[in-house]
Amino acid sequence: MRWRRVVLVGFMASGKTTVGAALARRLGWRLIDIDAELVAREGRSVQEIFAAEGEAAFRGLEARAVRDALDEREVVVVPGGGWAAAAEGRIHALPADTFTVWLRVSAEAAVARARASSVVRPLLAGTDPMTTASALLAEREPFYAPARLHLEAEEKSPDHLAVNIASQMQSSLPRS
Ligand SMILES: Nc1ncnc2c1ncn2[C@@H]1O[C@H](COP(=O)(O)OP(=O)(O)OP(=O)(O)O)[C@@H](O)[C@H]1O
Ligand SMILES: O=C(O)C1=C[C@@H](O)[C@@H](O)[C@H](O)C1
Ligand SMILES: [Mg+2]
Repeated sequence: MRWRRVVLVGFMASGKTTVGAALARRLGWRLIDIDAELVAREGRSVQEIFAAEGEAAFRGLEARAVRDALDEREVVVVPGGGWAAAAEGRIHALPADTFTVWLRVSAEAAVARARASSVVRPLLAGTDPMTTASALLAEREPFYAPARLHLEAEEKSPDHLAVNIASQMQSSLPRS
């Protein structure tokens, strides 16, 4: 396998953290979940960082943590859902030996999953999460689209998605 790392992108609650963990187990690679990394570095939750510092500051911390993660090999890197869309060309700028995956979900599924999960997503915490999610998803999709592999992530289990990703990695090579 010539791929050195994987980056999973997709909307909030598309399953990046869950699928990333399953994929890391399958590959025997390390998971670097950037939200978890920021919580560990900052000693407070994503919600608290957003509340105290604002979104722009959060994006700065996030960008730095992703840059650090990209120095590693044999890692599954899971940025938060906003990383790919926070600046132009983020996926294009990744090292060529990075396998990129977009986990696709509808706004409806994202909101339902976010509602059912215990993690607070500050951008969906308002009074009308469905309207917010629809607008944000439409805005972000063009940023996720340069990912090499697009997977529908609503119907299949995290393990099934991880098997699919690992198999596509086995059967392809980075451009040299
Ligand atoms: N393929 C799946 N099928 C059903 N439920 C899933 C699937 N993937 C993830 N989930 C569930 O959806 C919720 C959100 O998943 P997860 O936290 O992995 O999303 P995320 O993309 O990392 O979100 P964020 O960008 O906000 O960190 C969790 O409760 C998880 O168990
Ligand atoms: O999509 C987003 O903008 C976010 C996703 C989460 O992973 C967190 O990084 C935070 O809630 C913001
Ligand atoms: Mg996550």
